[in-house]
Amino acid sequence: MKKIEHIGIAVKDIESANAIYEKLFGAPPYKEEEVESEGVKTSFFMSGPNKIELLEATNSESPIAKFIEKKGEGIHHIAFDVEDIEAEMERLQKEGFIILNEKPKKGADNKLVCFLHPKSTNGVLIELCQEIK
Ligand SMILES: CC[C@@H](C(=O)O)C(=O)SCCNC(=O)CCNC(=O)[C@H](O)C(C)(C)COP(=O)(O)OP(=O)(O)OC[C@H]1O[C@@H](n2cnc3c(N)ncnc32)[C@H](O)[C@@H]1OP(=O)(O)O
Ligand SMILES: [Co+2]
Repeated sequence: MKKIEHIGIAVKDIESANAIYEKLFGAPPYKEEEVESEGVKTSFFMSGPNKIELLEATNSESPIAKFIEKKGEGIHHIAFDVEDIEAEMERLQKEGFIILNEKPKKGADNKLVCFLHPKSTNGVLIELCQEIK
């Protein structure tokens, strides 16, 4: 794993969260994207070299809707940049981590992604991201 790619924050209303984070960082989101397969609307901010992803649920079955219902708004996941996502998935599965998707899936911001169950990572949802070249 190379570095933290982004931190995902679950929000109830992305428009009002965008206004707050725009004030915080002094710049608007550089990208807004809906990912239907995950049931989310996202927006991305840069703070120096660091990326923040805001996520609002687009339906009640979305992982973000369920998370907010149980825990409220807040940090939802940490994503790590990887060179070869399939190799990392294989390595981590052998190490005993619970991989939530069998194959990498298309995420936001031009990435292939997969998730590790928080039960296998001390209560933190981990996302692996590989840039699509
Ligand atoms: C936009 C695309 C992409 C990107 O490009 O960046 C994204 O970031 S998409 C982000 C949204 N998608 C996902 O989160 C997909 C992966 N998540 C899942 O598959 C599920 O959310 C889950 C982690 C398997 C949980 O689902 P489920 O078991 O159906 O939900 P429960 O509500 O029953 O939770 C079980 C258990 O897990 C705890 N939990 C749930 N989410 C998180 C979390 N984000 N961080 C930490 N813990 C989490 C939940 O509290 C339950 O715990 P217990 O109550 O103790 O059993
Ligand atoms: Co993410």
